Amino acid sequence: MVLGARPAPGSRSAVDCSGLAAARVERRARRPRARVPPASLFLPRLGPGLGGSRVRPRSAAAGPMAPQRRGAPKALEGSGGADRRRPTSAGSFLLSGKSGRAPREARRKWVRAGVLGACAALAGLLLWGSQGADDDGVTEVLAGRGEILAGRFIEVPCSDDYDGHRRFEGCSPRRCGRGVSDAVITQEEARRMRSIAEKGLALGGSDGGASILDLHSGALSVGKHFVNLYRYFGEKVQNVFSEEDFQLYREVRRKVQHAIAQAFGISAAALHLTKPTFFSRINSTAARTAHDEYWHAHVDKVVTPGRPRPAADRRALTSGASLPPVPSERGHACWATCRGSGGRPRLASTARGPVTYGSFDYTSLLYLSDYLHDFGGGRFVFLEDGANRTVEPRAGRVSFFTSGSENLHRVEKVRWGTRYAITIAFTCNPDHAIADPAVT
Ligand SMILES: O=C(O)CCC(=O)C(=O)O
Ligand SMILES: [Fe+2]
Repeated sequence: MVLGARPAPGSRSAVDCSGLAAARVERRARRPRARVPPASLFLPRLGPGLGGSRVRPRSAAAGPMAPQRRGAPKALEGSGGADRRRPTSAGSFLLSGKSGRAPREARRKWVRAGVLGACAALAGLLLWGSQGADDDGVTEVLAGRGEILAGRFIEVPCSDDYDGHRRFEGCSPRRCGRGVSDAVITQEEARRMRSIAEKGLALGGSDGGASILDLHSGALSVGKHFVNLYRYFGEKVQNVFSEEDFQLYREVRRKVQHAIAQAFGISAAALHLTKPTFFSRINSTAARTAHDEYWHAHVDKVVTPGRPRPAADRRALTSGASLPPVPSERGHACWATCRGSGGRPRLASTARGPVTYGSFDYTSLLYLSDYLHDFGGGRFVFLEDGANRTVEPRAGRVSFFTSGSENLHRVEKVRWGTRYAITIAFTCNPDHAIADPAVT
């Protein structure tokens, strides 16, 4: 949240420290603006004027995260102005003598103390405001909840994260960016996907605010741990998920895969589903374990080979075979910034933040509930120097991006309600491909 305090007109003379606020506003104005990458066309078939549209800066009145201004404290009463109005004739001065000067001195001291106090309060307010600021102060909406996007794509320069990995020409990102579309998945498909998530997660659920269900590996949050639902519930699972559910899942994956391929100008056949691909359910319950901490800034892809690989941590989760049949701390899943014992990041990290899923080349999210209707908070935020760009979830909205550190991101804490989504990840490396889930 931004507290771009600006003194009320006229208050400058009353509280002479208003320069503090002015300096802050000026500092903000001087801050290097976010690099605005050139927009490029996305889904050109979907209609003129919509592909490649640029992010519209959020207006001050646009919503809860719009920069807010607060007026400076009211002018102090009884300050120098009142003093100056007092009679200053020699006669009265002589009459009052020393005894008249003393209270004036005292008043001056009080006024000085008052001004200092107001300055301190203002400085404190500014400091507090900057600490609570939404990352770097400026927030722009990349995809608003009220918009229905046929396709919006923003190109960003690729990071060098891909250089340390085997390249697959025609697939590994040469062109990086992020896209959002409300035209890939229908409302009905989103509703049915959500009902798959609901019934699966109803079998378990984290004690903290964040639960996952991975239909590939079978990982399901239960309490403070995870179980392999295929083993834990055995054949009963077949009564929970139907063949139609798995068909829908495959169809949704296929559509998202094609949308990504089209946006990045690559062949859909070169993309492979990878792990972890999972449903998430987030509510405002306080985190109980590191697995519930979904809100940290992170990069989805491992940057440097040779560093601790998150894939190793996740292998247990994503290969159902090594998951124990009962809840266990071993073989756990954790959110993108899973922490090891002692609170240290368990995963490889860069100067910009922890990094996570090594095999990801393209990350996508399909949202299954609506921001501000089903839940508050929980917006997806791309973090950039000087500006953040948010995606406000909408049921059926697909957001996708190249997984390197050009797309550092986080999810805001969910404040109320329940947020459903599915993370669907793609790799260019066939060795990291996983199959669609199926009824066995
Ligand atoms: O749910 C979201 O919006 C993003 C989740 C995410 O960043 C992740 O799974 O890596
Ligand atoms: Fe992520």
